[in-house]
Amino acid sequence: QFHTIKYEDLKWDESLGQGSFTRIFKGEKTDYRDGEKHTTEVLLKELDPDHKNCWESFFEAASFMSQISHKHLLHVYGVSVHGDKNIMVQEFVKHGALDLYLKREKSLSVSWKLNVAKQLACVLNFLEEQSIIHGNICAKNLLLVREEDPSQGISPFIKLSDPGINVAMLGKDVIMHRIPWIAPESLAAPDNLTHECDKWSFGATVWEIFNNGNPPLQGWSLEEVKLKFYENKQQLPPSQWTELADLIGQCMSYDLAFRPSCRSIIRQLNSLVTSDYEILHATESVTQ
Ligand SMILES: Nc1cnc(-c2cc(N)nc3[nH]ccc23)cn1
Repeated sequence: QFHTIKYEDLKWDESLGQGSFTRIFKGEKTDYRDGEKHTTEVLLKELDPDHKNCWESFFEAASFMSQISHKHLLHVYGVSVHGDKNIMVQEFVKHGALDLYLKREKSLSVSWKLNVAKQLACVLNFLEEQSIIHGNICAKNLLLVREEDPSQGISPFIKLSDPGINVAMLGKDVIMHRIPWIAPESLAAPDNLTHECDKWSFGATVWEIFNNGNPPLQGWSLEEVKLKFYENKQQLPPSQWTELADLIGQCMSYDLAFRPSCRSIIRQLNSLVTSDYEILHATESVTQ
C-alpha cells in the first residue's frame, strides 16, 4: 500500500491552512539512510480527529498517489498514525496552490496559462491510461513547483495534488461547494465517478486559469442558484478566444459522450499555442 512513517521522525512547523476535514502544516521528516541523518521539507496533511470515520478514504487518496508516479503528480512519502492522528506526508511544493497564485499574479501571459493547461492535460491523460480517476481536479489542487523566469527561458511547472477525501464521503454542503467543478452526473451519483468527470473538472479548471483565479460562479453563493446552473444546463461565461471557449465547452458537455478524449484535449491545446503565436504577431504588427 504505502510507506508508514514514524511519528517521532516528523516535526511540525507553521500551519498552512485547511482542506475538507483536514489541516495542513509545513514540516520536516527525518530519515536515517546509510548511517546518515537526512531531513526533508514536507507538507503534513492531518485528518481532523472528528472526521476519523473518513480515514479509509483519506488513506485511499494517499495510496493512489503512492501507487503511481508521474512528473506532474505530487509525491506522497507515506502516512503516519499516532493515537487519533492520521497524517499524510507529502512533498512540499514551494509556491503552493495555483488558485491563490492566479489571484496574486495578475499579469500571467497567455503562453504561461496554456503551458500550465497542457501540463494538467498530460497528467489527466496519464491517469486515464492508468485507469485512475482523480475526482477533484481544480486550481486549488494544482501546486506550483517552479515559477516561470522568462529571462532564463524557464517555464512554470505544476503538480496535481491528491484528491483528498472522496467526494462520496463528504456531506451535501461540501458537494455543493464543488459546483461547477463537479460533473453534473456526479451530483446525483458521487460514488460513481468516471474519467469523464475528470474531463468536466479539467474544463472548469482551465476556465479558472484563464480567468485569473476568479472562482467560476463567484457571485452565486446560494446553493439552489448553483443547482440552477446544472438544471438549466448552463455554461461558464465563454472566453473571447473562441478556440479556448470551444475546448472548455466540449469538456463541460452535459452529455458525457461529447467530452473529448485526452488525446483530443492535448491536440486542441497544442493548436491553441500556435494561434496564440498568431495573436501575438498580429498584435505586434498592429502596434508597429
Ligand atoms: N504539497 C503541498 C501543498 N501545499 C503547499 C503550500 C506551499 C506554500 N508555499 N504555501 C501554502 N499554503 C497552503 C499550502 C501551501 C506545499 N506543498
